[in-house]
Amino acid sequence: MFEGLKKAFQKLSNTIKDKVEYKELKEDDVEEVLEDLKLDMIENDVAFDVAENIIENVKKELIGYKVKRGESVEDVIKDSLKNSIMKLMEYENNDIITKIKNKCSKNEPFVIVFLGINGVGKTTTIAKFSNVLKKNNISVVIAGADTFRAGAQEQIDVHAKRLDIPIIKGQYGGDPASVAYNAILYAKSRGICTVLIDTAGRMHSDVDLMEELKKIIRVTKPDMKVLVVDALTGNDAVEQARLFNDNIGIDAIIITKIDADVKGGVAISVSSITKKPIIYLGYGQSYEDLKKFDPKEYVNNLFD
Ligand SMILES: Nc1nc2c(ncn2[C@@H]2O[C@H](COP(=O)(O)OP(=O)(O)OP(=O)(O)O)[C@@H](O)[C@H]2O)c(=O)[nH]1
Repeated sequence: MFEGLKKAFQKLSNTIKDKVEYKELKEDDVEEVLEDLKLDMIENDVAFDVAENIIENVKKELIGYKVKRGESVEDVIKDSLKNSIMKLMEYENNDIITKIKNKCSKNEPFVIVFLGINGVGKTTTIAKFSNVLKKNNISVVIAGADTFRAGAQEQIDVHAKRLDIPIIKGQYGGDPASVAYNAILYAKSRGICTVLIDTAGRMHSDVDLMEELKKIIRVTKPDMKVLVVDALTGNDAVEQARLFNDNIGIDAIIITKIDADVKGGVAISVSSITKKPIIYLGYGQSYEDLKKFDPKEYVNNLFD
């Protein structure tokens, strides 16, 4: 995972280590290598503005820094980079499980709408998250509100059956907002704690589908709107995050297919551009393959 960015950071440390030993870091020491690093980052799915921001912060920190005797230049540079990247990923991220439990204790269901374009892994992610809830003894109902794509209802139904979770389905071509609303009524009448709403994948450019999504949100008044993006789509994922956030407004992000991501920059970009927290990473196709996002762990992994 993330070999692209790992190599870029490794290369930088080695180059600077060769250039500088025990002295004050000058612009000449770092300018060229940091510019190279910026290009490497952009190649590895860090959005241009974001890469520029990171490099500017690192430059400010490093130029004029007096490397102490016994201090490793490599560590100074790595720490500066780590801190700069981490700052872009740390947004308020109160534990979602706690939030659900709090609302449930007031006898109200916590409603989450999952958004994203076709094939990013939304349905699989809902199944994985249902599994997390089950393990925490939190009850859940799924709303199959993708009444648009042929096969979508059957696909989510298979997951619900396997996980033994109730599901409210709709007719193809039917109103997805009404499916979602029925699922909320179902949850309220049975004291179910969570409603997870699967929506049809849509492009930002698809005005009808975007309007449909806005209607689902008006009708269901969700506690959270979670955007699901696929790490393998690189800059497209970043663009989707920007557009869904501008058009609909999102509260959190889940990134899927991290297991196959050889670059590593998508998480840095989507979080920095939307200023919304990443809450989970999907790293495989089984129900267990959903991991809570920890910015510190993510960044440390890039420097392993
Ligand atoms: N390797 C890997 N594959 C994943 C992951 N998450 C989902 N997938 C696969 O990605 C494919 C698409 O997933 P779906 O859940 O059907 O995607 P979707 O976004 O619901 O698609 P639509 O229903 O078309 O909107 C499936 O083959 C999943 O098994 C992941 O974290 N890692």
